[in-house]
Amino acid sequence: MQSLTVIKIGGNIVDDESSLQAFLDTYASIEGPKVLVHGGGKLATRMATQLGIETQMVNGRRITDEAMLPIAVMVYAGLINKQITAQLQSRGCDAIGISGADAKLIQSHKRPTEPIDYGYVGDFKASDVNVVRLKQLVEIGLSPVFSAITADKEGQLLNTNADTIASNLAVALATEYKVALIYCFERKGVLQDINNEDSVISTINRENFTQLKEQGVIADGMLPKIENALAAIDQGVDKVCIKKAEDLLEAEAGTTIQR
Ligand SMILES: Nc1ncnc2c1ncn2[C@@H]1O[C@H](COP(=O)(O)OP(=O)(O)O)[C@@H](O)[C@H]1O
Ligand SMILES: CC(=O)N[C@@H](CCC(=O)OP(=O)(O)O)C(=O)O
Repeated sequence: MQSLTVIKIGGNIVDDESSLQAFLDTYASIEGPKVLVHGGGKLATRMATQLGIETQMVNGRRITDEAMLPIAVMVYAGLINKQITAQLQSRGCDAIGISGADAKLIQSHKRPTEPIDYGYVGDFKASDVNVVRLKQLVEIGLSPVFSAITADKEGQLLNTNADTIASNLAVALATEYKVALIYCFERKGVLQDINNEDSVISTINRENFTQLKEQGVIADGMLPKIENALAAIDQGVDKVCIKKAEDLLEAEAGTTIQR
């Protein structure tokens, strides 16, 4: 089976020009088929504030009402997606910037409004990914760059957590490729002590995840990230890790997720 790499970069990398440029240099140098998924939550929050719109996050997900949806679409599927795509192209990487709506690559559904009404937020499963179409893009040498926007079957655009997109794409592609999923962020890995960059937890499985959660070691945005990472390793993805963007090419760096 051919290898394929799925990489997700989060808001802190996207938002820091020098980290982003360094990451894109490394990403462009990776051989073989690859898919990039990006967030950009920090910029969306800033844009919303500038427009006088308040941001509300619940369990790591953004409440996306009528006012917030256009901001999410403009920031994720517009500005950030096109900037990353253009900059990869300038590095000789044949990137194509897309959302889940394009070529119906991801068909999501709006979250139920109970117990929390998230508004225009989408969820989907790996089986909702159009793998045949995605594989066609990869096979003609394109490197898809996914933003955090999907659409439902009625054509409604939905804001969709980028960690979930990366996990579900990796699972869907695992039917066709040997997939490595890498979550890149600004820390050296999942840390035992959030104030000590050298306290990287080398492996996380369901058992120690439960303990680390109870102890409060893992919190905030790291909770859904690890849940998505565990879901990927359980469903056929070959290798899943969480690491610092700068350490992307270092095989031993960061936290490895195990079954
Ligand atoms: N034990 C931990 N180790 C590392 N980061 C943690 C931990 N617990 C909570 N976090 C937080 O999780 C954040 C990463 O999640 P998130 O903000 O969603 O990132 P991204 O935008 O990169 O996806 C880190 O910036 C950190 O503040
Ligand atoms: C529904 C939902 O929460 N969507 C996310 C999508 C962007 C994202 O995931 O960005 P990061 O990777 O930078 O966190 C949001 O709007 O924040």
